[in-house]
Amino acid sequence: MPATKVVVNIPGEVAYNVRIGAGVLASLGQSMRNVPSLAGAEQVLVITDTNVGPLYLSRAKASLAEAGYHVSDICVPAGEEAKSIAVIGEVWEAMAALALERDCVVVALGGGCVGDLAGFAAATYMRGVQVVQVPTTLLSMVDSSVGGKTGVNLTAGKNLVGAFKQPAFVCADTDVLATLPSREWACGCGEVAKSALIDGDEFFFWLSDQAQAMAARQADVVAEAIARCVVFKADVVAQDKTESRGVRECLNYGHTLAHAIEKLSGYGTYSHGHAVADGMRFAALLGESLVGTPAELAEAQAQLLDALNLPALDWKATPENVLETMKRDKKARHGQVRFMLLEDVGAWKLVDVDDATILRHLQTYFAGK
Ligand SMILES: NC(=O)c1ccc[n+]([C@@H]2O[C@H](COP(=O)([O-])OP(=O)(O)OC[C@H]3O[C@@H](n4cnc5c(N)ncnc54)[C@H](O)[C@@H]3O)[C@@H](O)[C@H]2O)c1
Ligand SMILES: O=C(O)C(=O)C[C@@H](O)[C@H](O)[C@H](O)COP(=O)(O)O
Ligand SMILES: [Zn+2]
Repeated sequence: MPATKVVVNIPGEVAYNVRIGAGVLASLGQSMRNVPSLAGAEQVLVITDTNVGPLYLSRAKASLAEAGYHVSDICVPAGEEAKSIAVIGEVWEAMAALALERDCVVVALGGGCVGDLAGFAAATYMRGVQVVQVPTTLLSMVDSSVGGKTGVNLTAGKNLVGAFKQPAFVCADTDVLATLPSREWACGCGEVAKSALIDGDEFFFWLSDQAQAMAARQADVVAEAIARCVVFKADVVAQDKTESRGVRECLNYGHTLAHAIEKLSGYGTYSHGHAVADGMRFAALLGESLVGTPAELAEAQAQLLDALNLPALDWKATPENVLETMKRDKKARHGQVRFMLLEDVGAWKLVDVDDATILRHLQTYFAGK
């Protein structure tokens, strides 16, 4: 299958390419040499993690060296542990110790955690250097490597410190997905399902038809799902790059509860995508009473998530604790929690929900588990 190119064209930003295909990592360095906004760069810092480094760092470095870059690397802990104040501090110090200059390029080689951390390092080191995203998980190919959200977690909540930093290039080599554990595959499928539900009938029906093939990692279906997600996300971000126009928040479907689950269960206990899937199940329940989410939609969503190996999580907490955590969500306004709800597939609505309604629905939701 030939590589696919999606152009992300965001008003006020330099347009960038997302290259998706089997084996594209081998030409990472040459691809970067062809990016006008990276002209003049000679120093490259690859940031990777303890799982991805042993698998793919040498491949990435060989390609970068072959293209003439001077390459160094930093390895951070795998998973959510990397998205911390402690680790970003270490990365900043390491960048300074390596004497990286303002025209250096950070290459984020890893999943969404490495991407968010490395993107934030690039957004802040010397007030901003270039970043190239090389996503290695399904989740990071379909979602986090595109659109420029970067950041780290605080004890109080997920992604509470960060910056918008668009990459100069995204290199998504589908070959590297071969080593992804099944938990992480399902995790990525959670964000694919989210994208399809927000995008509309065409994507949603296609994914529902292809759910078994997607779960089984059938190559042509996977490549198409990635491309569909990237095209969809690029379109949303182009309309609202800093989530200030009431459009980009649609990408947060399922995330209000998901971020609370991730925080309260301990970051990394459940994958982000699986927590999002649970958040979508809850949003459908809430949506049925608040915006008339059709029962058939809730059922079709549940079937899709089941088929993607994302069963309802065996997780409960005291509703009051969940509510308090959700109040720290970035979407909350004047202490009221805001949910993305679906009136139908592709028809979303942002709704401020009062505490009593949330508590009542959380009780119902947990009682059904
Ligand atoms: N910035 C955004 O727009 C955005 C979007 C969605 C999610 N996120 C964030 O992304 C994070 C989740 O990302 P993720 O699901 O990629 O998790 P992750 O980065 O923790 O990766 C999952 C696990 O898979 C390992 N791994 C990565 N690639 C591998 C490969 N090819 N083979 C074998 N193992 C591999 C990692 O080391 C890790 O242990 C969350 O923190 C979430 O908040 C950000
Ligand atoms: O890109 C976006 O916008 C998203 O909301 C994508 C989400 O899948 C992602 O989890 C994002 O990190 C959530 O961001 P947050 O700022 O709401 O924490
Ligand atoms: Zn997400």
